[in-house]
Amino acid sequence: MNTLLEAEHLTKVFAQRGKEPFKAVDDVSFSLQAGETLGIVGESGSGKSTLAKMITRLTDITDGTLKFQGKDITKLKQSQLRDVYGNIQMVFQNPAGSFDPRRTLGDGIGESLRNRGMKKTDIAIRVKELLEQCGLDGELAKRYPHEVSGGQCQRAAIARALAVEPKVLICDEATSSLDVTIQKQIMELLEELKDTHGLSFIFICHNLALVQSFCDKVLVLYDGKVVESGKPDDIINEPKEAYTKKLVDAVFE
Ligand SMILES: Nc1ncnc2c1ncn2[C@@H]1O[C@H](COP(=O)(O)OP(=O)(O)OP(=O)(O)O)[C@@H](O)[C@H]1O
Repeated sequence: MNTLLEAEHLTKVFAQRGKEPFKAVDDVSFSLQAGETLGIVGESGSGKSTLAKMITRLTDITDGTLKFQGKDITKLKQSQLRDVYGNIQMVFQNPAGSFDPRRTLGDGIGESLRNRGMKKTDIAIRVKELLEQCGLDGELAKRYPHEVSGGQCQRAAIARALAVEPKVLICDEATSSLDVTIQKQIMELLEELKDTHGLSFIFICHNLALVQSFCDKVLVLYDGKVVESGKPDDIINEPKEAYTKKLVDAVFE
């Protein structure tokens, strides 16, 4: 097996001015194999986004270890993280907010390529290609974020994440702000990209139905802790914890 990510006992404690420190993620362990899709579910405030930010090092890890392809990346400095994070990209919930409103989508998608020294003409070709791979017309590169729909903007955000050819894509509630039809289309796109780009996913979501159709395995988070983990079907059909049962009932009732 080709293990991409290995997290052991990940813990995040936020210092809070004038208050007790707050443990948002508490002793979370998991692994992600190549080609695998790991779902992380839990109610609001359970620590899902904090965990995603720890994996992408948008926030520091207080305790525990994180390895990428066997290499310990827990304490790497920002300057050392660039190579690793070409391999791990993130797509967020609010697509428009993830682009600079003053720059075109093409500019945003091409930024990482510019940073890597690609020539302007090659960037334009690559950006068009990426947009098309994500089901958009290449001409959309000229538009600003407010000039496209939410679904189109999320496709562009996925195109931007793919620009650096990552191995792992972390989707943090990436379809939650979209209406159901568009949500379905984005899920179909992700499914397709999984095969065409050989991607592995960490799919963060509060909707167990989406996790069931997309993920190979799932972690259920509650108060920063993993309360249950396994195959989505098993967890949905036979939830062991009352908390998980509540999450299941919320979607399937
Ligand atoms: N910078 C911070 N300082 C203090 N507490 C924080 C900070 N960031 C997050 N938290 C707290 O950590 C807990 C987990 O938050 P997190 O955003 O990870 O939850 P979540 O499961 O992603 O929720 P949602 O589904 O609403 O996005 C929450 O109680 C939140 O208030």
